[in-house]
Amino acid sequence: MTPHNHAKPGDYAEAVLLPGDPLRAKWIAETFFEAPRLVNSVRNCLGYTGTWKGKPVSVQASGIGQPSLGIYVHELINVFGVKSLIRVGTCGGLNAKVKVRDVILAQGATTDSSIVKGRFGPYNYAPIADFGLLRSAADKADAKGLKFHAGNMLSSDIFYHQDGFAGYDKLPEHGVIGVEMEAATLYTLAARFDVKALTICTMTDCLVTHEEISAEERQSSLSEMVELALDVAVDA
Ligand SMILES: O=P(O)(O)O[C@H]1O[C@H](CO)[C@@H](O)[C@H]1O
Ligand SMILES: O=c1cc[nH]c(=O)[nH]1
Repeated sequence: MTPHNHAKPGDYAEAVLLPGDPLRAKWIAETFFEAPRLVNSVRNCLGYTGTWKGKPVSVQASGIGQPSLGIYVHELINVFGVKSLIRVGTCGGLNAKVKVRDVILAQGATTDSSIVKGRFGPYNYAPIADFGLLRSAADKADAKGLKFHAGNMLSSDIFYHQDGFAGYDKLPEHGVIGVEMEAATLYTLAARFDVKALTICTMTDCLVTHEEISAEERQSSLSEMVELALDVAVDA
């Protein structure tokens, strides 16, 4: 037990999906898991364990932002023995080639976060996805005919940037294709504790074209992403 998680030892599977939104965690468990079981509800940051295609898997909400995700991920790894963590998020688009509903596999995660920048003194550390999980996700997405982009994600501490799209400065022209708020800390902690991590996001609002996704489209495209992430998780 921790201040944020009252699950018991063994309550989490070795592979855990990480949505930011607690209600997405509930939806994933109730929609996709066989025999879902609630394992954490502290602060309503819900966690469940069940099976997918007969294999054990868990989902734990991470909350919004790197400080929140950092707490849940640190504890999942160091208290509950989790070995593979796959974030299933939403993101904004920073490149018009990425269309709403497209899936982004975050190969790397650029960040403005002091949580990551503060660790490495003079170095600009490059948080990266586990290659095995990334390859597995790309292969499985291809097999499903699911359109995806693998590339550099921005994990920002700021949702409402005061300068709007201009605030992302030179990042879009240097290959950063999406913006979310957690992947860089997920990758940094996974590297620190020698476990596997991947971030998969569905692009829900394009900051270049201002195209947005309807509620109905959001649900169906998130389903495709979640099924992909579950297939990767139980194969990890
Ligand atoms: O949809 P989730 O997983 O919460 O991810 C994105 O949505 C939140 C911002 O609205 C941030 O957490 C961002 O990373
Ligand atoms: O962090 C996020 C998530 C979705 N859309 C955004 O613009 N930013």
